[in-house]
Amino acid sequence: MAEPSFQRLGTSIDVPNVQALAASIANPADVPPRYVRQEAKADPVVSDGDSELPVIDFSRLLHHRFSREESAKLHHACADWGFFQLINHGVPDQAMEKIKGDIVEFFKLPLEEKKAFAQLPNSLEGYGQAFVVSDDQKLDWADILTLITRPLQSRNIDLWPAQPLTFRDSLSCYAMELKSVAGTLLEVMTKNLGVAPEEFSTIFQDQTQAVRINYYPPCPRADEVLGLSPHTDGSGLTLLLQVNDVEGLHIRKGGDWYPVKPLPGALIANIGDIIEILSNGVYKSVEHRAIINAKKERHSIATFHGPRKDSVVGPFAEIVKGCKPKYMSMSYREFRKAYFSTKLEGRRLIERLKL
Ligand SMILES: O=C(O)CCC(=O)C(=O)O
Ligand SMILES: [Fe+2]
Repeated sequence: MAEPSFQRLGTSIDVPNVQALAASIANPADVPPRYVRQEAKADPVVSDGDSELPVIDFSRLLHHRFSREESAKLHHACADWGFFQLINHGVPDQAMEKIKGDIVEFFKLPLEEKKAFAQLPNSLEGYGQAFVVSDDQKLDWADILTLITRPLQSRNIDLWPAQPLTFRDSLSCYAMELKSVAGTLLEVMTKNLGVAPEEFSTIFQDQTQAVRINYYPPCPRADEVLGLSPHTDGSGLTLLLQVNDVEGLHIRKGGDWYPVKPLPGALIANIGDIIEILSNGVYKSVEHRAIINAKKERHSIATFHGPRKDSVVGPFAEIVKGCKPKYMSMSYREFRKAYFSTKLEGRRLIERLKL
C-alpha cells in the first residue's frame, strides 16, 4: 500500500526558556499571551472518585498462579482506558531515586550550563522546548530534555548532561530497568491479543526507547496555561514516573479530563499510537495533557518504548484475519517523521492513518 506523504519538520521558531521566563515573572499579567489559553480553564475535569484508573500488579503478571487473572485485567485496562497504574514493577527504588535526584539537580543548574546540552537545530533531542513552526501556535509552559536511550548505537551521548556527575549512569540504569518492564508488558499484551510470540519478537526485539524529561515551573496563571498540550504518544508503550508528589497529568475520558493521582512508587503506563495500530484499534492510544501548579514546580520522566527501527507498523495479520484492517501500514521510520509533522499541525497522525 502506498504510504501517505507528509510534510517534513519545518524550521523551528525560537521559543523562550520557560524556567527563565517563570523566574522573571512577578505578576499574572506578565505571562505572555502566547501561553494563555481560554480552553485550559473551560474544559471540564471529572471530579474525584467518579471512576478509578486500573491498577496492574506487575508481580502477579509474572506469578503463574495469578497471571491469568492479572493478564485479563491488563487487557481491559488497555482496551477501556489506554492507561493504568503499574505497581510492584520491580524497578529498584534506588534506580528511581537516583534518576529523580539527578534530574532535579540538572534543572537547578544555571541556564548556560544546561544549554551545553541544547537541542540541535530542527531536532527534538537534547534540552529545549517543544517544537513550534508558526507564530500563532500556543506554547507549552515547560522545558524538556529528550534523549534517545535505545538502540545503544543511537545514543547521542554529547547531549546527555555531564552534570550532575552521576546523571549518565543513573539514566542508563533507569532506562535498562524500564526496557525490561516494558518488554514483559508488551509480550503479555501481544499474547492477550491472540498474536503469536514470533510476531512480537519481529517488532519489539531490539526495541527503540527514548526518554523525555519534562520540567514544569510554577505559573501565576496556572489555570490558563498548559504544561503539555493535549496529545497522544507516538510510542508503543509509555511508562511515566512523576518525580515529586505534585500532580498534573490529565487523561481524556469521554469528553472530560480525568486527573491522575499516582500511587506511591507506581509507574503510569499508557498505550501509544503504535499499539493502537498493531492491535487494530482494540487497545486505545488516549489523549492526555499536563497542567501547571501555581506555586510548585513539577518534573516527570516519560519513557517511550517503540518497535525496532526497521519494522513495518500495521495491524497484526492474526488480528485482521477475520476482519478488515482499520489502519494503513507504514515503515516505523516514516511513521516517526509523520507523527511529528502532524502533531505540529495540531492533528493526530493516527486519525490520518485510519482506513
Ligand atoms: O508530565 C506528564 O504528566 C505527562 C508527560 C507526557 O505525556 C509526555 O511526556 O508525553
Ligand atoms: Fe504523553
